[in-house]
Amino acid sequence: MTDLSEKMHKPETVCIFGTGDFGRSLGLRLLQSGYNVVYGSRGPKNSLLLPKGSKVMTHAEAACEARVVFVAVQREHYGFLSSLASGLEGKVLVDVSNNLRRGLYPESNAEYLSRLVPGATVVKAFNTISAWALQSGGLDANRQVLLCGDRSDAKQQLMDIAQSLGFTAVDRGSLRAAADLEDLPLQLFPLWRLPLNIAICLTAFIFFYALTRDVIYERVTNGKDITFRIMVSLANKAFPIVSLVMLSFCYLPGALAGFLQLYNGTKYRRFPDWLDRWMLCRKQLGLLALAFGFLHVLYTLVIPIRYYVRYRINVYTISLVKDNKTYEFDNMAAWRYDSYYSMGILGFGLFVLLGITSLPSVSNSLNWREFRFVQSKLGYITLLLCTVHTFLYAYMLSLVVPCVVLILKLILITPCVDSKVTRIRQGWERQGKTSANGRDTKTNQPLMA
Ligand SMILES: NC(=O)C1=CN([C@@H]2O[C@H](COP(=O)(O)OP(=O)(O)OC[C@H]3O[C@@H](n4cnc5c(N)ncnc54)[C@H](OP(=O)(O)O)[C@@H]3O)[C@@H](O)[C@H]2O)C=CC1
Ligand SMILES: [Cu+2]
Repeated sequence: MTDLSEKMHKPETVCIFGTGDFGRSLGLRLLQSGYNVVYGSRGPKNSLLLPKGSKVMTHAEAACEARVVFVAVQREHYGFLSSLASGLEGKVLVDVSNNLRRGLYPESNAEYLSRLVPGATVVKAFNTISAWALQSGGLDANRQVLLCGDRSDAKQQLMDIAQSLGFTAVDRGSLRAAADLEDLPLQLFPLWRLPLNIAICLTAFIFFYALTRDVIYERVTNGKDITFRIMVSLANKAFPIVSLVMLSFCYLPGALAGFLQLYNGTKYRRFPDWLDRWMLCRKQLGLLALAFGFLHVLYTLVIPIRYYVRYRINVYTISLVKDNKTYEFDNMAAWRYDSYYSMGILGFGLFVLLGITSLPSVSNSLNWREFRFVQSKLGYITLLLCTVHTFLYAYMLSLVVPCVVLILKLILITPCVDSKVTRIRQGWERQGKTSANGRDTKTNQPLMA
């Protein structure tokens, strides 16, 4: 009881070394959350920019005031801390620093700090939160504070502080994990890089293929200039093909992994690294495929209002009138066109559904079986519908792009492998190699999805 009332009446004091951007934002947030803040600075007289209510003193004086000391100073300037080592004995030192590049130093900043001040307990935290996010309240920014350290009581203290500042604290293990935490702010969409490269290369390849085949060939053989087709026609040729190939790439690694398991006769062996990496970016491949599919839909919708298309229709109609001819209705053509559009619409509809279920808020509300059903069964149906749509188009224009053949092959093998793997797994389960809930009986690890 006395402990509680003491806590309520006497706010905890937190010390911050460094009065730069980060130190000031953190201090302000701490003050707003009811903490006392003291700054340790090289120039304690200069307190104009500091948040109201905080105190500023020399490093040694400030360290005596609090049990938790945030080191909001760049790593290159950590040197002065070794002279304060005795004053920092038994304190919790919080390393918030980041580096400009990866691999700049042999050890992480937090481990270096721990070596400089061996008597203190170092916790790595808050480095993934920007000064701006601290000031803007964190509500619209990343609300997770990742932390790591060797002592759980020190980590608990930091978790309490993070929580009272309105963040969710996530424990990432011992101080050895500090290097990983320091790498996080330096990453630039790591899971998007491979899918984006694939998308760019494929688009470029298909675009130049179509350019040569349609525009350049026409120019060379008939001397006709149809370069205006680059803007809509060629783009609308490249986008659907890229979308479909990317969607196939999204399902192909699952099939390859299945093959590999069948080949090895066991699922205890690790997949090769490239397959692992490929499997990890399946969601990004699928989302990019959806984006290209969406572009294809937009480009298709503008076809009737294009100048070129209206011109062609007018010329044709006038020529019919001039020659006194009628335009016969072709029942077969009507069937073909309507089937082509309907397959496309259904495929795209399912594709959007797949995209929606990959949103974390939606996928969290599905159980594992429901998610798998949507992502694998509906995924295959989407792939099939879109491929039939492409084939109808190719058939109508007597144009069979090599990629389309590749896609069909992928579609055919993927469900076959999937069902075969499922049957073999059921066999393994019957023999007691795996448990009925889809986990290894030995390791209790989930099976590959
Ligand atoms: N800014 C941000 O958004 C984020 C920053 N960080 C980390 O926080 C730390 C501070 O960043 P930031 O505030 O932006 O940097 P600033 O350059 O704005 O501030 C650094 C502060 O360190 C102190 N300092 C500078 N040189 C020395 C020295 N030779 N000896 C002792 N103290 C020194 C100074 O305080 P004084 O004059 O009072 O001594 C200075 O204000 C960095 O390690 C950074 O990686 C982490 C996440 C986000
Ligand atoms: Cu289409």
